[in-house]
Amino acid sequence: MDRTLFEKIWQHHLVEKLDDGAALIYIDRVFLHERTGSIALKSLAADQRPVVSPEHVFCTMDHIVDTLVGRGDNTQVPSGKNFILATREACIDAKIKLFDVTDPQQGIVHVVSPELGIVQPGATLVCPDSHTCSQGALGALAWGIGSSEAEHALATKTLRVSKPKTMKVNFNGELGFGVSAKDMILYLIAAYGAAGGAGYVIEFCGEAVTGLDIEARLTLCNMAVEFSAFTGLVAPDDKAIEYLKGREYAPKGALWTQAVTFWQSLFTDEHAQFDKVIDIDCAGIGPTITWGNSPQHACAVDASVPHIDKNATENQRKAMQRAYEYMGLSPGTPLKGLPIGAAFIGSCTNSRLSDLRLAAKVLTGRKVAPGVNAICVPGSTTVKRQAEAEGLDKIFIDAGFEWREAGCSMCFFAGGESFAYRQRVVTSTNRNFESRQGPETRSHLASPATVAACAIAGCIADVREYL
Ligand SMILES: CC(C)[C@H](C(=O)O)[C@@H](O)C(=O)O
Ligand code: SF4
Repeated sequence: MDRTLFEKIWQHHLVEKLDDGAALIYIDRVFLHERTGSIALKSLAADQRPVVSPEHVFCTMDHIVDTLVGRGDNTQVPSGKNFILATREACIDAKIKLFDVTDPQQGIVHVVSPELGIVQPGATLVCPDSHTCSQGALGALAWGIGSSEAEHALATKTLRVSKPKTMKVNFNGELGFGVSAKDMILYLIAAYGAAGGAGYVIEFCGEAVTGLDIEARLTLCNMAVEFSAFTGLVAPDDKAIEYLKGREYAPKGALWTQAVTFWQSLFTDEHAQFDKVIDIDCAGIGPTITWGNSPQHACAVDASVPHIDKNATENQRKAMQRAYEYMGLSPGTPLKGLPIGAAFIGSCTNSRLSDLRLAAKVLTGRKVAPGVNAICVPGSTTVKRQAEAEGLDKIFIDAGFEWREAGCSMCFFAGGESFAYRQRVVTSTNRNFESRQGPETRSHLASPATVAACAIAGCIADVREYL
């Protein structure tokens, strides 16, 4: 019988079917970070339960650790140092590979894992972090879990999972000028709502997806969780194989050849059925930006803040009203030209080398508008080093951007770093929730190239005018 890519990976990892539609699934890799991973490790140690296969567990410092140059163990979170110290100690005790603060491979978990070849096609990978779905870009089944599930996975290499339904999202046609993976995913979420993917594992397909490089696919899959999906994935193709070749944790020699043969079997068979199919015509996607405080509040950058739909329910009406109020905007206001106070390029969504290159293209020979606090935080120390080797840091700094150490940084106020009270920020991150980037900050999600254009303009701007 023809099977979807998801079904193939699922069956390959099925240990046992459980009676209520759930299954026990074999877990190949666990990734941890100092915010949630330390909790799981501490709790396991307290119960005197060992990590069963430490060579398949990895941990990084990304959420809480400061991103200011010369940071050491510094953090802006009161009591944050305890997380850093506890993580370090727990990783030593459990013999887990830790990408510590000063490690040349440190960085955001979802950036580090692909760039080191830790995530691989057909594998299962879990992490107590919701954006683990990013890693499906390489054809893995990767999803976010809670800390207690992480304990289970660490102690048993298995996890009880309710089987998701399958959805195929086809991005048909070619992407327009200045349009990126970030615009694609924002467009999808705006069109079908932030709950549109609930209960589904999504396979992203279509010529626009196969046309994306791996880093852009990571951006696309990163926001599957903002669509409420269980996770997202893209079938591994030659680009994925090429991307993984030679990476530190990728198989080598005969094992590589074997792995490639297996990876080449990972695609959805021609007649496999999905529970739901969505078709998107890429001709309709332009540079996209959010106006409200849900990722579904997104529209074309040259559009205006939308009015409440006539058929909206009472709850939808209230949510729209709250979004206008919170963002300090009225329906009908054009987004283009709206003054901003800050610009942020970073996060597991858009902080890889290709993102920085695109932004740098916009910034070259230009200056950030006066009064705009512009910050760039590379996703990993490896990305930072590579960017510096190409002179991208100079372009950012000359334009007036701050250039920082790798980490989650201003993506996540709970990690300690923040923008100013009620500041309007154009940001390459994935969440525009209330106070996500600081006290009552007003975040507008967009692609890194759009963020760069806005930083130069001092207001929301159309990146196509800057390319
Ligand atoms: C701290 C962590 C649990 C959280 C997540 O799961 O996503 C964070 O990474 C986020 O982006 O909000
Ligand atoms: S960069 Fe942001 S979204 Fe990604 S893991 Fe860190 S806090 Fe979460």
